[in-house]
Amino acid sequence: MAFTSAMCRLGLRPRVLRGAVKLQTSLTLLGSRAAMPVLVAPTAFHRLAHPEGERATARAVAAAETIMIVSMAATVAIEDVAAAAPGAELWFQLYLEPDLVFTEQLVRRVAAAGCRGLVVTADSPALGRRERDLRNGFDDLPEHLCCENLRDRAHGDRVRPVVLSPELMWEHLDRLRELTELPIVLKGVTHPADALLAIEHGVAAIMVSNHGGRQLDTVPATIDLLPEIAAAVGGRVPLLLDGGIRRGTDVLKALALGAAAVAIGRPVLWGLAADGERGVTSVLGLLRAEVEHALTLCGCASIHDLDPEWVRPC
Ligand SMILES: Cc1cc2nc3c(=O)[nH]c(=O)nc-3n(C[C@H](O)[C@H](O)[C@H](O)COP(=O)(O)O)c2cc1C
Ligand SMILES: CC(C)CC(=O)C(=O)O
Repeated sequence: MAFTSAMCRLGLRPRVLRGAVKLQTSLTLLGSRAAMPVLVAPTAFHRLAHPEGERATARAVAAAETIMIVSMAATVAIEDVAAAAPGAELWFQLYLEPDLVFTEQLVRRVAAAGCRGLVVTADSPALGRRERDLRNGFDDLPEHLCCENLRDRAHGDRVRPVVLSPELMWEHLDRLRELTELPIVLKGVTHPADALLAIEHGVAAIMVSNHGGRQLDTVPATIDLLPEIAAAVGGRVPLLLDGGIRRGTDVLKALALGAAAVAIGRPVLWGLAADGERGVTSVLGLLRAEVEHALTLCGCASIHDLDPEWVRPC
């Protein structure tokens, strides 16, 4: 896959004799603390992977002391996710609807449930053409599951469809900002000009993401796009990155090239499908151990000290 091979084309260049003993891996993002710079990216339909679904993921995230970005298309309601994992740092991912009426209702609901950030996914003016889904006949959820956050309380709890609209513009983001005090992360940025517009429109952070390659075919790997975006943003807002993070060394490369933290999508689903909460705990624990080990071998005591000097093409 392009994004994982892009990671392999980069190497880490260690420094020596630096007494890097006491490791610092924690950070605070938009007021939420994470014990490691690895967040859980929003992925839909966790109950397809395990009956406990997003509840299990959230418990593992709480134990790992990181941040879970709950998908708007979750199969457990946000209130139930929060109740299942007290103490979990939850952010909520949104697809904006052009008239923002349902969006406003949902934003109030997720704020009341305790979510501390909104992640607006901007890379989906339409659904990508997912040929595997077509081949496998995956076009709907089984009858016992639905997108629980899409129940429309104003209309008898009818479950709305996910609306992906090409009508959306920067003005919609401005209107969302007027609706809520919650910090907004813009997800799906791949162009430095859009990163600059996002800052002008008041986002609190930017997520460099190509949706794990599920939207437009041939979008370059995010790790290759990051340096140019980091240069344009110049530290004005934190950058997050997702796509192809599979190892602790991948995390270090992204941080060295300008990300404050990364997020993982598929690895969480693999852990969840294999063994529910324990599986996600294993995935997060492995990555944490690998980040610490890679920092030690790099002679770098703190994630905050990483810079492009640590990375070389190989
Ligand atoms: C099965 C699946 C479902 C996803 N669902 C969503 C979603 O509901 N909202 C969203 O913004 N991104 C969604 N994504 C994209 C992820 O947030 C993330 O950008 C991507 O998975 C990162 O790449 P990785 O899987 O290589 O870590 C989904 C990805 C996958 C694989
Ligand atoms: C319901 C989908 C639009 C969720 C999504 O973003 C995805 O499957 O990538």
